Amino acid sequence: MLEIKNLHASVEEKDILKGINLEVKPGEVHAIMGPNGSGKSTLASVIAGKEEFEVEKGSISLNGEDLEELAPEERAHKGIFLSFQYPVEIPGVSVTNFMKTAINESRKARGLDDMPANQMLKLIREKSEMLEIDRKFLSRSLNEGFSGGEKKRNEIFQMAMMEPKLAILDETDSGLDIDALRIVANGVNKLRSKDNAIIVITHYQRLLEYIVPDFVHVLHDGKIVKSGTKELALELEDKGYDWIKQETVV
Ligand SMILES: Nc1ncnc2c1ncn2[C@@H]1O[C@H](COP(=O)(O)OP(=O)(O)OP(=O)(O)O)[C@@H](O)[C@H]1O
Repeated sequence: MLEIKNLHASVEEKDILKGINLEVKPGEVHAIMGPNGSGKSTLASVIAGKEEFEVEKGSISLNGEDLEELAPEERAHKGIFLSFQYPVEIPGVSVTNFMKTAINESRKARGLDDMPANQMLKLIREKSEMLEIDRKFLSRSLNEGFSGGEKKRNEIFQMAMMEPKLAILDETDSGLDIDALRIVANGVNKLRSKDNAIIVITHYQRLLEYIVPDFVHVLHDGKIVKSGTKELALELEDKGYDWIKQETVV
């Protein structure tokens, strides 16, 4: 599904990504970990096509199609969803109305007509129940001010509505209390399917106890220096990143 080959990317003439190779297949969940500033969000942004990042070398393709010439909206239409990318603080728009827009946007991208209003409401109700989102939350206005955990729920909810092929969830666990972490992780698990792939960027192994990834990659100074399974995340939590640095130097 996603194939990244020897990707080098910069921002403001600063080299950030220095030769990333990554293959993500349908049905897989990949976790990306790494110290602050190692390039995790940059990698997410480059995949989504954010304009401030410059691809210097290498390629990114989705289902065999090179993404280089595609703008962020076009990549979104191809089924790439990046959390944080969408405005979530629109005045006077309720969560429900925002989700209706998300449903129809993604249908339009797939060449489908708008979904009838009653069907949309049914879908929103079903998915909100699945994701443990209550009715009161649905009627809240987007500019009302959401806590960090509530924003994360909105992101997962939006992902549920858009049914992306590739979802990239950045800082998935940042600012979440234990209950919110469980709810968000359960939501992600419910959205896993054999047809989509999910990349989770996280600092903590705890999240990966809930969302068990197929692969864990450690990014360090713009390179993937180690890949493994969830045991790698455990090892990292025990030993810290210096251990990886030492390993790769040897
Ligand atoms: N828009 C930008 N302008 C200038 N430098 C940037 C920009 N975005 C990222 N960088 C730089 O790129 C490097 C990697 O940042 P990035 O946000 O990708 O790291 P990260 O691994 O996601 O870090 P964190 O764990 O702190 O979120 C940092 O040195 C950062 O200062």
